[in-house]
Amino acid sequence: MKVSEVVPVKFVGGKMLILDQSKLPGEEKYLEMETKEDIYVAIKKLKVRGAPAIGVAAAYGLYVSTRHSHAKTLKEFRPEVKEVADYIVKARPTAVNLSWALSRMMDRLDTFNGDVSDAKQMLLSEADKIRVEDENSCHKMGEYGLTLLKPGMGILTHCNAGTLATAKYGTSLAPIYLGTEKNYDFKVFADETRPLLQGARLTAWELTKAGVDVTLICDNMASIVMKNGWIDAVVVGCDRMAANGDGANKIGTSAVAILAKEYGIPFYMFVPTSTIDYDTKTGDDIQIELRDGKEISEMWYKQPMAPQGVKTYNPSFDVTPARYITAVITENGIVRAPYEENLLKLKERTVK
Ligand SMILES: CSC[C@H]1O[C@H](OP(=O)(O)O)[C@H](O)[C@@H]1O
Repeated sequence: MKVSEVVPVKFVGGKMLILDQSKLPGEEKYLEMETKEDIYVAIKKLKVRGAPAIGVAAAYGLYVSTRHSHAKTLKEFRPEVKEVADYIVKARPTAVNLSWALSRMMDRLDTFNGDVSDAKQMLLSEADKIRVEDENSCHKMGEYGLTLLKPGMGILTHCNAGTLATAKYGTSLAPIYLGTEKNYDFKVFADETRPLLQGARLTAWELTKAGVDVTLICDNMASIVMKNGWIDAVVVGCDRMAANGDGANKIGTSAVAILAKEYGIPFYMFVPTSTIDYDTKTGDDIQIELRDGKEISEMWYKQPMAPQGVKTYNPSFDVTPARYITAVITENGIVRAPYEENLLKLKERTVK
């Protein structure tokens, strides 16, 4: 199965299915989502992860969790759906797509006229729209991103912003897929991305399946591969971009950005417009998810790799200040500094 057909969320035969990414690369298994608890746990435990994919999953999840409601009127149905949305949104705080997708679904329901069964159908079609729009925006980001890359380039990635993090194609991996279709022969170096190893388990898996030349490295090797001259560009995703261009992404991204600046290597952040949060002024205002320290001290190794009960600190994201970002690639074009001004121009240009 080509990786581009391995999508993280799908709705087929009346069922919502997610690819359980916590089991990759060892097992490719789809799980059916039926209740709000199923969705919450799947997002919380990163069975489905990546900002856009989380938004798509939340949208379909809102539909499947409420489609069996016995509400007779919209007046009864709306609060039931709101209660589910308010529950699912608490699964993870940093990726703005989760609240963005749920707010969009609720806005459609609040202004909807019709009977309850029509409203349920509308929720499903809105979730389909969110998925298709994300797939199209990823492809456009791939096209814009490819204008910044050249055949044979060495590219460093951090975490996973590929097909598995979106409806399809990915954000920062999209230009790698589109370039590979044109025989660009990229040499990708994928940071393993501790502690949950999205780079090792997901990016290396996706790119290998797509026939891309990928070398897996530990996060602490990013400097030496840059020093060796093997990296011509860094491409990363984003979970929430503040109005000033500060971007929150997987923990360790800011360190890679600082290294890239030091080595004079362009650092490209791929940001769907659904991930730009104009209501958050700077990166300092972005809530960083703190996760269970056992992800650091007890996962992955067959033997104890840390003293039992050792104190841990496990922020799941960090913020890259705008000054370290060479360009922001969106589905509506490439944005460069000054970001506050140019992100606003992007918004004005693309408000539907
Ligand atoms: C295209 S957004 C991908 C983004 O999400 C990842 O975080 P997580 O795996 O915890 O959901 C990481 O920050 C990626 O860059």
